[in-house]
Amino acid sequence: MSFFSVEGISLQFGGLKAVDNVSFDIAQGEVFTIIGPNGAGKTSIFNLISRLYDSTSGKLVFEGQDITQVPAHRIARLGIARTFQNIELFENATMLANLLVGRHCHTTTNLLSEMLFLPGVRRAEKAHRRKVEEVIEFLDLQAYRDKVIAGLPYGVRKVIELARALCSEPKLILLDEPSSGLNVEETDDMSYWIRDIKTELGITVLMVEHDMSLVNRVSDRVLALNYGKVLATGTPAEVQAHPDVIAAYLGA
Ligand SMILES: Nc1ncnc2c1ncn2[C@@H]1O[C@H](COP(=O)(O)OP(=O)(O)OP(=O)(O)O)[C@@H](O)[C@H]1O
Repeated sequence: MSFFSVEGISLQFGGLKAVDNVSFDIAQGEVFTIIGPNGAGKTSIFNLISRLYDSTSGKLVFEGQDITQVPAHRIARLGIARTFQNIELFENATMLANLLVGRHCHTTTNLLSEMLFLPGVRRAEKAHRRKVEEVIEFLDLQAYRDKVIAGLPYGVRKVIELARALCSEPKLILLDEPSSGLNVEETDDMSYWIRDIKTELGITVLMVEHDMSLVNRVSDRVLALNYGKVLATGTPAEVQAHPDVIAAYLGA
């Protein structure tokens, strides 16, 4: 059984096939990266996996479970988290509040017990706080705990979004262009975080990325996409040497 498999998924917007019969498998513990020119369908694949979109056809299987019809709000509970190309945080809340939102999928208490602040609620809150503090330490975010997101630099907000995804304790994390908007030094830091997520936390990473130096540094395997179709899958070197990939990037 593979850890995660995408079996012939397609997505159509009117007459446009944004994703066209795409298949791939991801092994547990690898960093798997989707590359491709603008408009190739990369984000659409992420939106299909996180169930923001329904596929026109095909199947998604996560740890042996068919998740093709699982509603978006249950995906995080299964152990799949994601970040967005354009950071999506609560701008007027503190980092800590944003990270606690990342624990939402683990909330098992009900409204009444929360209103009465029963012992179970207090225990759960402590456990959430402990997990959040672990992530803060892991990503070295201590300085920003009580800072409001809106006042923080873009590069820091990008790491906080990663932190929020980690707070849900995912088995699979989807990173949509983790380097976009970052400078060279911040991109270097991001590559270390991604490697640590894999090696220290044992979390499988599925990533969309344009920066080929980051792709080469962190990816075990790469899939190249163009016009919604798979051009090649393999090691970063194999994929970049593939004639169809070279042609797609040169616009031939
Ligand atoms: N909501 C939508 N409605 C109609 N067309 C869409 C929609 N979202 C994406 N598309 C189209 O689907 C195709 C794939 O888009 P997608 O955003 O998945 O590509 P991408 O590879 O992520 O691009 P980029 O690298 O620019 O982010 C594009 O032609 C895009 O214009």
